[in-house]
Amino acid sequence: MVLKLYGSPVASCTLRVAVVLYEKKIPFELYPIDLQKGEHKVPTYLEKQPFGQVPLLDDDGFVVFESRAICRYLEAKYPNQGPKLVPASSDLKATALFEQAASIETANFDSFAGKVAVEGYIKPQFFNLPKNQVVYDEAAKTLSAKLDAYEKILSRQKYLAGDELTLADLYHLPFGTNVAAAGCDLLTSKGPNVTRWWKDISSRESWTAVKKGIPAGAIEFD
Ligand SMILES: N[C@@H](CCC(=O)N[C@@H](CS)C(=O)NCC(=O)O)C(=O)O
Repeated sequence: MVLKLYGSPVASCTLRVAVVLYEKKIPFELYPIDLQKGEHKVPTYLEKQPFGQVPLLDDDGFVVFESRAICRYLEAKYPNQGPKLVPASSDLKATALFEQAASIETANFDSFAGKVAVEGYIKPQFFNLPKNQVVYDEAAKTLSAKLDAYEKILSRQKYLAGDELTLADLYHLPFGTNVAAAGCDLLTSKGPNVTRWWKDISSRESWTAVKKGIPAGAIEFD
């Protein structure tokens, strides 16, 4: 049975999972959850996702939520399909550097890029709410300092965990794209290595397809 991805076609966390499905060409169907209508807070959904958030993956009755956990599940279930996005667990050092990169994204990028994206793009664009300039400026300032460290790391290696693309790089795509939509150009102005890395990952075929919109119905890949 084709994987069921419950989520919003415009929500960052849903798109984080979608890009991995496209990258690895794993057939799936998006079951849209309308956040503006509160479909993520109805009892039947809360039964599966007690926090009332998207996305959620249903694999023939097995349910897992949290976007990064879903991505790890997909890589573990389909290790030989498409690019390998997590190092082999037998490679202790590569695994440690992957875990480091994954933590860098959650600790040093996600919340700051998320605040910039929410204030500068998501609130005005989708909820008709004004941008809180103070929150936006503070988050952009912190993000800028964090990206100085990214610049150092990426001056020594191609991707965040080493010279191979991993899930840790792909995790940045939704908020990174929304940061630009929020009028913040840090990912292309901070330094040559951040710019090179960002252009590389954000121009991947998978992300280009996801940004165009996820079609209704089951999605099969050639
Ligand atoms: N850590 C979670 C965050 C999920 C999340 O915040 N989802 C948002 C959409 S991007 C949501 O459902 N927001 C509605 C809410 O929290 O009520 C993940 O990565 O899946």
